[in-house]
Amino acid sequence: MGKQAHVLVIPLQAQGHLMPIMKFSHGLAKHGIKITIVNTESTHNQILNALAKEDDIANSITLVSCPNVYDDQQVKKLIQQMNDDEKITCVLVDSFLAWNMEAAAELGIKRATICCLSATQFLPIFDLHKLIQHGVIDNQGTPKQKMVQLSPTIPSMNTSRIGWVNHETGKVEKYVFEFASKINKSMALTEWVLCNSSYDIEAEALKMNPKILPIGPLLASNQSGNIVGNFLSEDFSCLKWLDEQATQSVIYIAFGSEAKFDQIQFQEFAMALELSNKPFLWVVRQEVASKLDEAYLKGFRERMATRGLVISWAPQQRVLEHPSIACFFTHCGWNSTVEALSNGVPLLCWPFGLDQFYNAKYICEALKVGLGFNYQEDETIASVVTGEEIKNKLNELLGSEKYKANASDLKEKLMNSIKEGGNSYNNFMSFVEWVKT
Ligand SMILES: O=c1ccn([C@@H]2O[C@H](COP(=O)(O)OP(=O)(O)O[C@H]3O[C@H](CO)[C@@H](O)[C@H](O)[C@H]3O)[C@@H](O)[C@H]2O)c(=O)[nH]1
Repeated sequence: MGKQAHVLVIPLQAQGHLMPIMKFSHGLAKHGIKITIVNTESTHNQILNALAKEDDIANSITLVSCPNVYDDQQVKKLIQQMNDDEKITCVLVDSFLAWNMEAAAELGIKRATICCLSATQFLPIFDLHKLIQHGVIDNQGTPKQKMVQLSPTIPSMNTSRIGWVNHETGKVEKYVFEFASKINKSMALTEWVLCNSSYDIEAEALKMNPKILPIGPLLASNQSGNIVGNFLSEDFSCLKWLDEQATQSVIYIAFGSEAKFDQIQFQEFAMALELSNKPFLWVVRQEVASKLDEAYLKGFRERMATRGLVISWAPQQRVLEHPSIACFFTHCGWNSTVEALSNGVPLLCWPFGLDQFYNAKYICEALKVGLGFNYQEDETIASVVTGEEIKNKLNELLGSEKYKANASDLKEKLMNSIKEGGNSYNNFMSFVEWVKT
């Protein structure tokens, strides 16, 4: 018998990366693969602090820390040291830290990457040379066309939204372009590019670069008893509250781990929920609440006490799979998007940056499972979306059967793709076999 496979996992230090990579790691661990996840010290401590008391870390997963995972010399030292101590058989890195594969390559260790964005959004980085060849950008990253249509069947992309372009000035952020070029170059070192997606969501993009293999939707195996990389403690009391609500009645509203909005927008969100006349569950992170208006929030909470719940961090996946959820008012971070799609929940889209504008467009135009505001044309959002506008969109979304029906169809396909014999399942199992040999 050969030695047990041992994967060293290196995630980007952000909530939207750590969570899917943790979920994936749990999946590998279930197949008898030993996992060591390395985080920067501060992240490591944050995850441990956020764990509920009864949680424990799955036996086959070890969390370790190093002073800074963005420092490639430190990571190199760690890989060398760990390899000497307990033999690493594979290094799995977040594609946004792809250059760490160099150290693994030097030591003859197998390499794989996992992408936490959609495949469509990762393509411009992965296929950088094609964008240059086709005159979409020059070799310094400057857009030469306003829109790019990656394929005739998917929505066009505004080039000012490509990661390295500052969408306000339209100028290239030189260091971000260098970062993208560095990732692009390092992709030659990987044998696998895994992605939290599915052929049912992104058939076209995945066809355009068959090296990207979908293994999604990634689901948290079991929130209590399995760490999924939360930075904040989840408020499980909301599940009991959801149990008391009517089926498909509740608006769930949450904007991920990074959204910042001003006090005016915040009050418009509150106004929308007040006007909607429907039960709601709203996540307002403590950091956001304290910067905005705690007194206003307190008053709002009291006024809405019989109809709505405001919490500071939800067990989101369990919320989205709860039968009382009617729709998800979201910023369209890729994880939130995939989690909603895997639960058949229609979306109201309020993107604020990064990949979210294109995700929103994709949700509305390609998948037809949601509605958005007036950002569709140039992929920028109008200054403030008012409570009245939001209420009207919520009514439109919930008043039409088609969004729910499309979302339910997609959910069924996604569940089939991760069942034995499904496409994502097969990709995952091929990866497991490769890791073990
Ligand atoms: O109350 C909450 C709110 C969120 N989440 C989880 O937090 C994650 C949030 O991820 P995501 O929806 O992707 O949002 P961000 O945290 O904003 O993620 C960043 O990273 C993503 C992946 O690169 C990008 O798609 C986003 O635009 C970027 O903002 C998801 O798994 C949620 O289930 C909770 O567990 N509880």
